[in-house]
Amino acid sequence: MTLTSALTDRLKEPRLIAAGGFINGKWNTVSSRGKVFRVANPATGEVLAQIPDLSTHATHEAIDAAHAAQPGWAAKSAKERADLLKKLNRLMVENADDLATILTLEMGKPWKEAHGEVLYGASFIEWFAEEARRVYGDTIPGHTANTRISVIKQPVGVVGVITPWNFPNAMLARKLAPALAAGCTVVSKPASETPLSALAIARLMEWAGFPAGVFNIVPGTDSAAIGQELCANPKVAKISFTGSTNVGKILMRQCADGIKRMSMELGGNAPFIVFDDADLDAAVDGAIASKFRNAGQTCVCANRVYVQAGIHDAFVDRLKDRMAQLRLGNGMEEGIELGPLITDKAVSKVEELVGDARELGADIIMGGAPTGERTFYPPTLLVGATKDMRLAREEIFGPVAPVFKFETVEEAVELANATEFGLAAYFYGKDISKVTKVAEALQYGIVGINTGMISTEVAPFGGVKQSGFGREGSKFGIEDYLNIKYLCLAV
Ligand SMILES: NC(=O)c1ccc[n+]([C@@H]2O[C@H](COP(=O)([O-])OP(=O)(O)OC[C@H]3O[C@@H](n4cnc5c(N)ncnc54)[C@H](O)[C@@H]3O)[C@@H](O)[C@H]2O)c1
Ligand SMILES: O=C[C@H](O)CS(=O)(=O)O
Repeated sequence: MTLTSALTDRLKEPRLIAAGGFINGKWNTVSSRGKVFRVANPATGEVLAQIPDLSTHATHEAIDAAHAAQPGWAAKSAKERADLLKKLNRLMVENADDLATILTLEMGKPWKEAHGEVLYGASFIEWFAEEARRVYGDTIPGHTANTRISVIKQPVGVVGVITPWNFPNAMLARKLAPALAAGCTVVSKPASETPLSALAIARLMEWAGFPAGVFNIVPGTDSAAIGQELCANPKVAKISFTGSTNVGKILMRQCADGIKRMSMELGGNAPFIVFDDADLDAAVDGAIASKFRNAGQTCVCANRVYVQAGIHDAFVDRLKDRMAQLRLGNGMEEGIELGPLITDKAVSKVEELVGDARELGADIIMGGAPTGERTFYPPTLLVGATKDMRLAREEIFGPVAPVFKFETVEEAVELANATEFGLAAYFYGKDISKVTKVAEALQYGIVGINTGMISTEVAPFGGVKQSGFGREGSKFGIEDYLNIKYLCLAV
């Protein structure tokens, strides 16, 4: 593995980025096939690193290491596991500036957002360090006079973790933390666009003193091969996946033969509804926060903006003014609020969706075409959007806000629910009766009410329908990494 000065010159602690994959406590710097892949800065094209392109063989080795380490890790007291997680949290916070720089350089998001993501990721480590010591069981009155019943919870075992490029630090931390807290061990496959954030976390875990084999990383471009090994290998007890719904379905099929436990954090198509009685400025603030975070490349971004007829024009005018102030550019520069999209393919997808909307009658108020510089796409506002347009059905994953006008509350709820996805939804309104009924009627795992920001470690994050199942964060998050066992004792 080689690192370039485009990366190391930007770091206070260059040792934070280690060489290659991380298997059984050792840095794996060569691929058995002698292949490497490049990690480049999407804003500039600069090559940041060359990583050994690991695949099935390395994955098999990592699974063996995790399987060998798991009994010893589970045998540690919850406090011992918690103390190591607290050390990791401290190291993440102490190195947050460098972790943010690594994240921005490999993914493109503005540095302040990246820094926020690092602290968000660290918050899961802290949260589950605390939860580790609260994995309680039950005692149940026996069904006969000589029966004593108790319930205990035990770690599922080795967990295969597959994560996306859009939050390369926090999405890994959100899985790693509950898995390790519960006594599981982990084999992680980060997105090949953004492996450096995961490798930096492995380095911090090495510095914290986690035992060899507890956490393993297999970076590689052959995701399907690595995923197939994780799904098929009987030593892997669970797959925890965050990514697109289509890949989630592939993994579910691959895990069926082994009846593996699964957590699926999949795609979204969030409605953002503004009722006539909404606080207009708050609604615009929420729309900006939800839509343009990570340049619209998050699973919980507002994907469809529904505005009631009475305030439609006023809302569009204010949203347009706010969008015009958003600064697009290299995320390492001060004051930038929108970075580049991750790849040319991502730009093409956004162009397709905007083009389809335009052909079906949408009016483009601002933006609507790539800048022509690398993968930058400007903030784009469409009005006159309709349910027949592809962007009403598909995840835009870009800084495009399509506005749909509606007349009644019932119509808004029906439009909002008319999707196979069910991750996050948002609405702004004041009437408490309407707020209660709409919140209960929306078919989503997460509902933001008078807010566009719902991401926190204290709450159960996850979706319904084709946005997946399982919950990450909160007191619920550790349950996904535990098996329940019931003991029936005849006395
Ligand atoms: N629900 C959530 O919490 C959440 C969070 C972030 C992103 N996402 C979703 O992720 C998607 C964007 O991320 P992405 O483009 O990286 O998604 P993706 O599904 O293309 O890739 C996600 C991960 O899966 C890997 N992968 C791809 N094909 C695979 C295969 N056949 N077998 C095993 N692994 C495979 C990728 O290398 C990557 O590491 C969007 O749909 C977004 O909504 C969801
Ligand atoms: O892309 C979706 C992630 O889950 C981001 S966040 O958890 O909402 O911050």
